[in-house]
Amino acid sequence: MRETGISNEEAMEFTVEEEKEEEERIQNLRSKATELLLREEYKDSIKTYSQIIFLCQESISKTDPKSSQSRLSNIKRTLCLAFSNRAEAWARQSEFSVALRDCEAALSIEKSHFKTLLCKGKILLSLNRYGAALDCFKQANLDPHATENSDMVNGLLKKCKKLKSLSRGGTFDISDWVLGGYRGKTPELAEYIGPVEIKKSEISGRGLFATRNVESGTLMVVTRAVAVDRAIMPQDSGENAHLVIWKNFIDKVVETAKKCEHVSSLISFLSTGECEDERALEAPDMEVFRSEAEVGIGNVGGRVDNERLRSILDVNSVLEDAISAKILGKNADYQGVGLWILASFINHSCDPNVRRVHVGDYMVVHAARDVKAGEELTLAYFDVLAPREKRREMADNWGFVCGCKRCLFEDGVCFKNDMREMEMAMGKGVVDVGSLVYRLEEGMRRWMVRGRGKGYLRASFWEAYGKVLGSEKVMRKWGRKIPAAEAVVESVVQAAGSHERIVRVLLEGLRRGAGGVNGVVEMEKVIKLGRGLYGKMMKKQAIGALLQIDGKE
Ligand SMILES: C[S@@+](CC[C@H](N)C(=O)[O-])C[C@H]1O[C@@H](n2cnc3c(N)ncnc32)[C@H](O)[C@@H]1O
Repeated sequence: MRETGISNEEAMEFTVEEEKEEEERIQNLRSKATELLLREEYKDSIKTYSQIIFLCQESISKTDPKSSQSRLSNIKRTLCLAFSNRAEAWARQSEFSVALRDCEAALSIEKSHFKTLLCKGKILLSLNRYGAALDCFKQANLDPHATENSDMVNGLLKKCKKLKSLSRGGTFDISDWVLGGYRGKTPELAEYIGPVEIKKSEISGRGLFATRNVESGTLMVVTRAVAVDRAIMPQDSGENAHLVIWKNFIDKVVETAKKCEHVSSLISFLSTGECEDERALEAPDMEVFRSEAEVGIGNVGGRVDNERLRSILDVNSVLEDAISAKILGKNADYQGVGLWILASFINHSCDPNVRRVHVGDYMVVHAARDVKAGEELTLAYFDVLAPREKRREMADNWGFVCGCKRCLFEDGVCFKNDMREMEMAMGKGVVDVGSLVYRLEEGMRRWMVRGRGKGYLRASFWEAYGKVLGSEKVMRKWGRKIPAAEAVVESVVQAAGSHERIVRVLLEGLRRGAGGVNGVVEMEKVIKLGRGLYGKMMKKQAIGALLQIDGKE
């Protein structure tokens, strides 16, 4: 009660009037805020809810809890609802960190507030925190309001359970979607961390490593983009069009990082590509990438300033390439650029052992061949079915000198000059590709190149091998002087992983050979290569459809 100098009774009367006025003010503000929220004018509705919150808190501090129990609980109910609605407005603008803080404030007043639990659950779901979201929806389901909203609550519970199980086991399957011609909604995926860990790499900085032996096609990581920008870009669209996509993409990343401390601190772990920087960067604990990691994990890596962020994006952004376009069912002019944090720890190698496929906003990384425990997982940042000099140029465009095993091998051989000559001949578009391939095969025999080394060199001259193995006439001319398609394909896949261009040549070879590709053994081989390309799928026909060996060519 205020020190007014008037009697208790008078002071009470005055307070009651004042209280009434305040109630009316709050009531008016509530109507205004609800209207703004319904009109989707989130910024103004947030402002109005903030006013209500301020007034309610002031009222609570002025109200005597002993004499005005019911008034106090009314104000608290209003306060809880204001926090809950403000959380909703923040969430609609993807301001998840502040939205969650408001949810907590509402739940500290009414611990099983139905609306707040739903709002909190949905936010957690957007942040891929499936388990925590499920807990919210389960708690909400116990509230009497759940009966009136049973369809919605049950739907959310079902979705959460499914995503939680997917994120634990990575057991999703896109076969039906592929077989259905990518029609309808993109399949629901969840973030998944398979048998991988981040460690210091011999290639550069940190890298992602396999923690157990896995076979070709095994799912290693499913990670959702921090941001992606996509557009249909006809071949002749100039540099400006690309710059627009790039700028939009950067803006999206900045926006997301600003809104979510967790994302911002994860980004700060990423490399700027500077050698000294990479050497100094620590390997983060895998726990920070688990989808159930606390959003307020703190500034594990710290915030990133804009200049550093641009360097980080230069080095870590990835183009959604042709395979993704195919998976997404888009046309060839489709272009997308995005940032996938966990995948950003995967170094490049010209002898890569993982591949990526993009489904919706998710990047799905799988083993492109059998991988041993402790082996570093590597992706091809650029076309690795290219000769050494060409690859050197492409790595240079990326801003690094490739330190992978294949490049080290090719740089270390004593017959470098012969290689260079052959490379130049291939670059000039030699007419007799058969003699080029024969020269290399003969050379490898003389230089005693064996095992993986053979695969490395054949991969470097794939352009010529592809033409030779793909031509019945050339193959007939050279006969046994040139190895059979299957042997070449096997060694190249061992060296440079599965690749559409390689599988196509094998398919051609098999079609020409006895029994075509319908033979069970041949088909198994092709499907195995297909798994390396697209990952395991429940239905073999889906791999067939992706490889276009289903007669629909
Ligand atoms: C997406 S990051 C890969 C992860 C990075 N090593 C790290 O510690 O964060 C790309 C950067 O890693 C380095 N890098 C990746 N592959 C490489 C390779 N084969 N040889 C040399 N440096 C490589 C380059 O600095 C490149 O700009």
